[in-house]
Amino acid sequence: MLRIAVPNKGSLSGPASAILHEAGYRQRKESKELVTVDPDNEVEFFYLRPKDIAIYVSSGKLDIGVTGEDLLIDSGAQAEVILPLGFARSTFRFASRPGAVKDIADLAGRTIATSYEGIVAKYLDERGVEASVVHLDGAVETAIELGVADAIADVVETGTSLRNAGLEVFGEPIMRSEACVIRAKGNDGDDPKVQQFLRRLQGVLVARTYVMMDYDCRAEHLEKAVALTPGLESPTVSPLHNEGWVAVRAMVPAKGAQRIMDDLYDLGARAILTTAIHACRL
Ligand SMILES: Nc1ncnc2c1ncn2[C@@H]1O[C@H](COP(=O)(O)OP(=O)(O)OP(=O)(O)O)[C@@H](O)[C@H]1O
Ligand SMILES: O=P(O)(O)OC[C@H]1O[C@H](OP(=O)(O)OP(=O)(O)O)[C@H](O)[C@@H]1O
Ligand SMILES: [Mg+2]
Repeated sequence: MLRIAVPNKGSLSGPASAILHEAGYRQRKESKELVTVDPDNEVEFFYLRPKDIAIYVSSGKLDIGVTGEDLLIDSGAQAEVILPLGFARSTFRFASRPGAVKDIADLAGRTIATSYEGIVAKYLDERGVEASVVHLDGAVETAIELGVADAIADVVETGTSLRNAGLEVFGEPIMRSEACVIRAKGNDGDDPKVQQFLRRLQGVLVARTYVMMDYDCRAEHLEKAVALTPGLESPTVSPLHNEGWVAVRAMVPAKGAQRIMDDLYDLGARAILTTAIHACRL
């Protein structure tokens, strides 16, 4: 049975369970459940604190886990990313009162509050900056106002939390992060059960980012139309009953689909349809 770690709380928890559910796996029914068995798929899910997942996975007790890249790096655990999942995208940045700290070198002798002291200590060490790092479990933005720290290092997505606290980022982003599937380092990567799990998740990611597009166009416009909708391998082209017309079918990125439909229409294509893809194996 494949043993998989899933975040039990916080920003990662909902989207992680949602993608697993979409991939056909049974997920827990209520948030207090710590373990769920999916006998049909021979998988056991362990709902763990997001910060602990890399530790469990690196120990080899669990085969794989869903976590954030920043949490993986922060833990220092011997585990690696095997599939980025495209949600919980964030940057990790230093911030302070406007102008109070101008760059990283300015942090020497100061105090930095963070929930990710593993990332911060490594970053400062690599740059030879000696500063004190104070661990806080969350809401670190408030640490400056309350005089606990001169600067903070925290997850930034929209920047709203920083703005609300009257803080500004300084220096380059320390790292970028998104949710990912991880496994212990040194694994050969050939486990067929893990490969099947990854294919299922990849199928969901593709289904989320692509739509199926169908349209009819005159045969003489086909090459231009196909350039707009090249598909993954190559589009399917079938003859229509009306001579000189063809039907075309191709997957296109969902994001640009409306623009492609406009361009196809301008080329003379008609009956242009897009439909959602629910699941796929590439
Ligand atoms: N606002 C956000 N936008 C995008 N990703 C975020 C956001 N906040 C946290 N994350 C990501 O979620 C992961 C942190 O999850 P975790 O559950 O530990 O924190 P949390 O969502 O802040 O919950 P908690 O309330 O327990 O602190 C990290 O990978 C982080 O980059
Ligand atoms: O840039 P933003 O869009 O504002 O998002 C970033 C904020 O979201 C997270 O906080 P969360 O709400 O999880 O609270 P926490 O600080 O207690 O973890 C993170 O720690 C930041 O504070
Ligand atoms: Mg948080």
